[in-house]
Amino acid sequence: MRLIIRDNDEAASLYAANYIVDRINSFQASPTNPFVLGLPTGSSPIIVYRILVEKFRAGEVSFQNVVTFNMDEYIGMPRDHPESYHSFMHKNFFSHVDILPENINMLDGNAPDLEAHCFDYEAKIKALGGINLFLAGIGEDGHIAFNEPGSSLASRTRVKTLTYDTILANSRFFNNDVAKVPKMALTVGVQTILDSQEVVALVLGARKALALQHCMEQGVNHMWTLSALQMHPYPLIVCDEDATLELQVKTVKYYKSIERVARMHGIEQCLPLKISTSPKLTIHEAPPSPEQTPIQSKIPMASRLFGLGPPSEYTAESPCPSPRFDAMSSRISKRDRSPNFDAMSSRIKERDVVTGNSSDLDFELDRMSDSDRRWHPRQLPSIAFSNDNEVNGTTETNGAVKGLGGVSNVQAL
Ligand SMILES: N[C@@H]1[C@@H](O)[C@H](O)[C@@H](COP(=O)(O)O)O[C@@H]1O
Repeated sequence: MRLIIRDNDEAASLYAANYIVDRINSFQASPTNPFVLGLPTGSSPIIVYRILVEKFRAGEVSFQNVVTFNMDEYIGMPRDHPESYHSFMHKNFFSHVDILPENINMLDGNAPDLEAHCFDYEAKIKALGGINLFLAGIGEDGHIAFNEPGSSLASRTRVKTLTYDTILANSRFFNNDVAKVPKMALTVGVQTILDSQEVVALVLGARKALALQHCMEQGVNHMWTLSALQMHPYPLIVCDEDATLELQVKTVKYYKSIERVARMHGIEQCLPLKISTSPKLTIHEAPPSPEQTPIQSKIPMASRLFGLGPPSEYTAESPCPSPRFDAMSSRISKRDRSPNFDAMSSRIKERDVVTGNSSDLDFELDRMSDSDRRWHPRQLPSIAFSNDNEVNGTTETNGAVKGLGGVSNVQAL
């Protein structure tokens, strides 16, 4: 999970807008290979839309080869109602840019057969090769699109009854009259969002702080559907300071520090090239059988889209790598370090981290006495050189921790 924190909503929205423009431009979309963009409504994305319109007017981006799919729409509300999501999108975005009307896809809450309509929506996304980037909005209770607490994390586009919390929250758009707020909506599912190549969620304001905390610091939970982003290979949350109010200080510091380091290395926003620039990948698969409709598909679309299988098969480099050596060695307290530890640390830094040359480290390790060897950073692969996933893997498989004998602070990992 990447978390970008900015001082206020304007700065966070600017980041998200630049990110989207960057993606569209690097994709080099064409009429036959459009960039497919998922879009939200609500108050949060308004500044992003304003900036996108400004950038379009400044000639920095075109939406001519962009196809959009909106997340949700109320059921039973006239399309031209000022609070319909159709009206919202046209007022804030579509009518100000060069998007082709036939490239705009919005759920129709007045469709004669809502279920069939939802089915067709999914099919259309699929026919286009999937969504390249889904800009998502969330509710105060952590819902993403209208996937209310308790929604299936494998859900797809469907009819959804709104919770009282959401109705209450949205009553601000209806003169604070709860009775006027529609009670049902159409929404893309959690799985529809997870199937996108990239998800960027905008989380603004103190009233979203608890939702952000559940998403970032707690487990995947259908009661906070935003947390399903933990299962996506490339989730990005862009928030303002106010939204971080419930996060631990160390979480905020950690995410700020990795952004700083990534920038230092010139790899800000770095995604595997294949994801950030590639034309759409063809989905090779047999037509769905009657038991396996696109909506009930057993294989997550993300895997089929990328043709890559589990996320571990992506480029090993993290989008925001942390300085692994420093980060991990700092976990060994000074008291427990060998007298040689600091000297070896700086040598390793020079040779291994900077030059990437590791052969002489192995040679050095061979020559060391048993007592010194256990302090050699090469002998601590799970501590000094690994990211957190590798820590779990290597400690169990190569016996590195066993080799540390009685080192008392290993459990700090
Ligand atoms: N269904 C919409 C969501 O798609 C949106 O993300 C959310 C947040 O709205 P706001 O940004 O106004 O808080 O509102 C509604 O619930």
